[in-house]
Formats: sequence, structure tokens, C-alpha cells
Amino acid sequence: MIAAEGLGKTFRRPVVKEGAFAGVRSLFARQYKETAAVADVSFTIERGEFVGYIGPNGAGKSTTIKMLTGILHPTAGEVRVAGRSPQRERRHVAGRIGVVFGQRSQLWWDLPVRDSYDVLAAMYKVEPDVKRKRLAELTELLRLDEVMDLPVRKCSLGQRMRADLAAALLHDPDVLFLDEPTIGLDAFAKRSIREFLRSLNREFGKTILLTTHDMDDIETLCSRVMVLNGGALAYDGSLEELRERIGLPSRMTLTFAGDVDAAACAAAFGDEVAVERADGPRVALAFQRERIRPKRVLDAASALGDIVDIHMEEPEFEDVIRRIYSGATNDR
Ligand SMILES: Nc1ncnc2c1ncn2[C@@H]1O[C@H](COP(=O)(O)OP(=O)(O)OP(=O)(O)O)[C@@H](O)[C@H]1O
Repeated sequence: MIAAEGLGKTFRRPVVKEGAFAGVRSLFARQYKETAAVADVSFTIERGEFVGYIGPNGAGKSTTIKMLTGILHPTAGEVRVAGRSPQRERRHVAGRIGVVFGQRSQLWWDLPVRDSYDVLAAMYKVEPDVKRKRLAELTELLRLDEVMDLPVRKCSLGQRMRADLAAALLHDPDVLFLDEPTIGLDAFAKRSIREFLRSLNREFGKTILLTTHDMDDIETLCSRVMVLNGGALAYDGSLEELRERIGLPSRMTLTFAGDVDAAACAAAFGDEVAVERADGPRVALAFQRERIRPKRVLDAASALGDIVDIHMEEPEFEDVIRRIYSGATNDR
């Protein structure tokens, strides 16, 4: 549904020199500064996938989205959306995709939200009957009643984001590109946007590419995650595999009915389990899930006495991501 092949974008900006006549001199010997925002990125996203596209600030995520949606032209490689080039067949592709940029509304700032929908429906040639029906559905799903007659500039951020989502869906596209749709929202608004996005994917079969800095968005929504770092793809796969690949340990804290002998504790587990703490009835263990299953750790621990409480902690996703951004994957 979405394919990028060797995709690259290098921005070229003229360097402005200081000093007398610098402006005139630079007309004849202009120097440029080049920024490789995206370099050699390839991936394929199948119909119905929900993919997270993450990376640190300046990694090139928005630049990729702009190339996938036809706003920018690549300086290398090729993009296909629904089999077409967004650059060469922009009008056709525009009819198949919806785009939301969380940082900037695509609605007209001074118009009531309702009027923006009229303009968009006309631009996308949505029949009046179809538009009426679709808008009624979206109004209910996104609770738009309260904003329909408000100019966009008077909407709260959460209202504006919901209004923008409806605008992106008015022409019923198959593919959605969402660039930070939960940015700046409070926890409640984030949750309702996430629920809506999940139903778009699961019930309505939309293919979604989502960029975000909120790891909860990724954990609750995406079956696949692509990590961009310095313009290049650093990872493409499932969240579970990403956790394993980074190799951060899972932690298990056990409480026994009585005090545990520290020496017996050290002897009870093999090399795969590190005893981080053993004082009184509490024992804290760390291990890699892919090396030893929690059940086997528990079996070994039961030799130390009666277990009355078990607490498991998985590596924080934030920590996993920080590791990738710093280039610390243990590639196998
Ligand atoms: N129009 C432009 N001209 C020159 N450089 C640009 C332009 N747009 C983006 N860049 C540069 O390209 C790089 C990638 O920017 P981009 O906005 O794609 O990153 P991002 O991953 O979306 O970042 P963020 O998470 O902060 O939104 C940055 O170094 C940025 O300064």
C-alpha cells in the first residue's frame, strides 16, 4: 500500500556570508550547506497495517511524511502509495490519502469548522449526500457538535485535533499519515484520539503511518514500529523484538514467607539470572526473557521457600528507545 525505495532528501541552503559586499560576492560564488534529512530509506507497508514511525527530533520523520504525501520531492529514490507516485500523480494519490499534521491545522483559521468541511468536500469532489452522511458519522464519532460553528482559532487543541482528523477523513481515504496527532493533548484527549485511531484501523481497515514522541501511542496502537535515526532506518519490526534486541532485562521481585539465605539464593539460579538484591524475605532478580522464561525462574526460586508475592517489571519502552537512539542495539 505504501512503498519507499532508497528514499532520500537532501536540503540545500545558500550560506549567507558576513562582511561588506558579501551579498554581491555570494551572487557569483554562492556556497551551499547541505543537510541529508533522509538517506536511503526503504520499506513496504501492507494494507491494514498500523505502523509507528519514531525517532529523535530532526531524525527526518516529517520530511519522510512530506515525501510520501507528495508535498516534497525526493532527491533520491522513489515512493509509491496505492501503486502510484505521489509526486507524478498527485491528484490521484491525494484522493486516496488523508494527512494530519499535529503542529499545523489544515483547516482555515478564521472559518467556522463546518465551512472548512464544505471547502474540502468541494475540493475532493465528495457528493453532497455522501458528505452529509459521512459528516454525521464523523460528528458522532469525534464529538464535533461543540465545534462545528466555532472558528478554528477558538477551538481548544483537543477540539482542533478532532476537527482535523475529520477533515482528513471526509473523502474516505484508505491510507492515513498522522504526524504527531496527540502532541500537546491532555491524558483524556490522548486516550479518546487513540481509541478513535484504533477503530479506524481495526473496524474500517485504514492503513495508518503514525509519527509520535509519545511511546504510549506506539504501545497501544502499533503492531510494527520503524525507528529513524539521523535520516536512516535503525529498526523495522515488532515492538517485542525491539525490546529483545535491545536486551534490557526483565525484573522479578519475589517475597517469600520467611527470610531467604543470601548464599542459597546465589546458588539457586544459573548464569542467566542475576540476583540484584536478597535481604530478608525479598529477592530481586534480573534476566533476559529471550534467554530464560519467567516460569523457569520461578521454578528455580521455589526451592528457596514458599513464595507469597510476585512482581514482574518489563523494561520501560522509553529506555528501549533511548538505547536505539544512542545506537546501542545488540544486533544479532
Ligand atoms: N525546508 C527545509 N530546509 C532545510 N532543512 C530542513 C528543512 N526541513 C527540514 N530540514 C532539516 O531536515 C532534518 C530533518 O527534519 P524533520 O523535520 O524531518 O525531522 P523530524 O524527525 O520530523 O523532527 P521532529 O521530531 O523534531 O519533528 C533536520 O535537520 C531539519 O533541520
